[in-house]
Amino acid sequence: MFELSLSHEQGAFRLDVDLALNGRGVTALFGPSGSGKTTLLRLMAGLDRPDTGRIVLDGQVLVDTRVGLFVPVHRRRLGVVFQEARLFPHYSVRGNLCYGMPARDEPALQRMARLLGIEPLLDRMPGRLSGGEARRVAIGRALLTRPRLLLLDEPLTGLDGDRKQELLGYLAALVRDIEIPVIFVSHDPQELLAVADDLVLMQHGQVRASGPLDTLLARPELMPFLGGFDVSAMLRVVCHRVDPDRHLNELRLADGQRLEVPALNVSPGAVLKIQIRARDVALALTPPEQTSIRNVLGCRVTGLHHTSTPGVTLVALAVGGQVLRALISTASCEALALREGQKVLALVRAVSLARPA
Ligand SMILES: Nc1ncnc2c1ncn2[C@@H]1O[C@H](COP(=O)(O)OP(=O)(O)OP(=O)(O)O)[C@@H](O)[C@H]1O
Repeated sequence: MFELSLSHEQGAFRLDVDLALNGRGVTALFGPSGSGKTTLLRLMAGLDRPDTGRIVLDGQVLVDTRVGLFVPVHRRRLGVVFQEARLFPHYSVRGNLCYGMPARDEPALQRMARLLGIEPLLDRMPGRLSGGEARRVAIGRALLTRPRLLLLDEPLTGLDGDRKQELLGYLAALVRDIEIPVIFVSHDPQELLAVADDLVLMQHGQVRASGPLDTLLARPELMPFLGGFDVSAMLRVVCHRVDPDRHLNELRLADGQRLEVPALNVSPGAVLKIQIRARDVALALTPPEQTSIRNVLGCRVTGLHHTSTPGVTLVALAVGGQVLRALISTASCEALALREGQKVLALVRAVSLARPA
């Protein structure tokens, strides 16, 4: 558990935060430029002292300004990686990775190098690494110090499309493999969906909302603050079958219902989380005939919610023990006489993102 209750002024900017993070998985600090994400990360890391407040990590008080307590950065046992990798230029990649390791542990080093795809680079000097490679080495170095928590500031910023995708893949694999909680700063929705479990939404130096990503994605009033997002649902599915000829994957929900999506580059048996945008889901009371939509899921209506857009209703649906959401016109809602508890068919047009669960 990571508890923060802070006030901090920086020129004309004021940060006021009251936050309790569960201290598990991956939490993204998300918000527009200048909303205070980096300021908050620096205060968490101990790189800056808050004007007033308290920070407690797993029961240990790191900061309490009332009693003048401030645990310095090197005694917090946190891994911190900033945009610029800050590797030691006169040490090889291996030397950088070893730095800060409690004891030389070659198997741990090899495992980390494999996870981050930097095995072939171990003997290189940092000056001969690309930006993405240097970033991966910096993340590996931070993790090998066995921190209690890993803090990353915009891990993907400054990388081009392919390098970004590549590092995103490594990050997703890494956070599944390590047990260390990660907090990272981002303003890239794609990055967020690919790795975050929880979200802290920052705005003007304050926390606008925080909680599990899936819960926040269901709140239409937050969408303007989540620039680039759509109200969505994240569904856990298993890849059942791959059809290489038709470039399709057949996915199964927990209740056995199937979804067919364009090939996702995963093998049968893989467990995935897929994002389904609410505007890609239509509803019907009877099975549609002669339609291009191949995904039809039996669901039950669990809620009907007004949205900030007049004439648009958000319908919450239960399917296979999970939540799916549909954005439809209020007029359609009335025409179908939708009510809570009713059985409906959800017609799913597209799956916008898939990631390992
Ligand atoms: N050293 C400083 N002195 C005065 N003001 C600062 C200082 N550092 C940052 N600020 C201001 O504090 C505010 C928050 O900055 P911060 O870097 O935390 O935002 P951010 O959400 O991380 O933005 P970005 O996404 O652009 O990195 C900004 O208005 C910024 O101009």
